[in-house]
Amino acid sequence: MPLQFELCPGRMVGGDHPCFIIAEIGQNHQGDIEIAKKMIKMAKDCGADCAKFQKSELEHKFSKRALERPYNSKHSWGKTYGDHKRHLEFSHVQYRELKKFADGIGIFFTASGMDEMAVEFLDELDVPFFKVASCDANNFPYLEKTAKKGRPMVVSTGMQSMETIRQVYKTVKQYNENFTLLQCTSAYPLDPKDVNLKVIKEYQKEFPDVPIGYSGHEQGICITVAAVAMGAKVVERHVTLDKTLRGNDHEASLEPAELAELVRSIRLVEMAMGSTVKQMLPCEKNCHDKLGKSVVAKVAISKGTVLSLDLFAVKVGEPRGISPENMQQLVGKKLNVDVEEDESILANMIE
Ligand SMILES: CC(=O)N[C@H](C=O)[C@@H](O)[C@H](O)[C@H](O)COP(=O)(O)O
Ligand SMILES: C=C(OP(=O)(O)O)C(=O)O
Repeated sequence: MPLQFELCPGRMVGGDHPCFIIAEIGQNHQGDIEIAKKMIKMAKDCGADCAKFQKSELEHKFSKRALERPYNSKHSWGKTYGDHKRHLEFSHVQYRELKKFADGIGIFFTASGMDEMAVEFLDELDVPFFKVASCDANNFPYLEKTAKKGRPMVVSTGMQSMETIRQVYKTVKQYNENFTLLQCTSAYPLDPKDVNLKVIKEYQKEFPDVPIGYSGHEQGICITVAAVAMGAKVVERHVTLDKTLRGNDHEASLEPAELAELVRSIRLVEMAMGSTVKQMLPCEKNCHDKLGKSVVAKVAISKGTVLSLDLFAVKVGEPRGISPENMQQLVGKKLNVDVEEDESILANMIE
């Protein structure tokens, strides 16, 4: 059973592979394709692995009445929620243009299919993987159809219970081995007290054959870096060119300098996670030569004395002598030379 799989052509995730970093452009492009392209380029320049959008077929995602409901928020782009969403939605032609642009500059491109028809379109568009947004995590007919398409999946789990996520796991797994589950809390911006990074550990225990990740809506980067230290193999963060722009997500998004810092920090932490083997490393030699402690004579000890612990002190000695962890083994042995007070005890002084 894979704990790692190929999420995008040539890019494995899980196991010891580098964390896959998704720059979620979402709807922070303000409905402007030129801004969208700028954002894809920004994601690439900052070192993200993937630029992601949200594709809806609005009449399939929303009921008529949901589209007609007034949307009076300061983030609104129209009087009704439908007008607002239509302003932010790119057409199929525009999606093709954006994918071509991303391919051209060498960054993976995908979108969340926000309804079944959107998934059909993304399949046609040949995205490397499907992102399932939290709002579809409990949409089992959608999950089944999407999983059956055979592309890898990244499934977010905001607004759900553990019981639902167990069902998500079972549903997807029967058709598709290649998926990850992302811990997520769907609030914008997310208060750190509601992040619950510990859920990552629970998912790792419950679903040991699936790489686990994190989709964050908090401000700043440190919580997402911590998620990686806890083993997140995929992370997703909203990105923006300017946090003060109109839109629900900008405040919880990362500006370019923060995204670049996130990528840099994740790569550093991954390197720092290192090895499980505890040993003295070559890079510690200088410190050890200078400050490593030795067994020294607490008092002058004459040749032939039967050694006992009360004759020894532990100090930085010159030259470096027997290591303190071996001090006990000296007990009962004899010296073959006279040793002065404070002199290092060397291996060749023991009979
Ligand atoms: C749950 C979900 O879909 N969340 C998405 C991803 O995180 C968000 O980007 C929403 O699309 C966005 O917050 C909606 O904002 P408004 O309602 O102003 O269009
Ligand atoms: C809502 C989305 O993601 P998440 O649930 O991870 O925030 C999305 O991908 O559109």
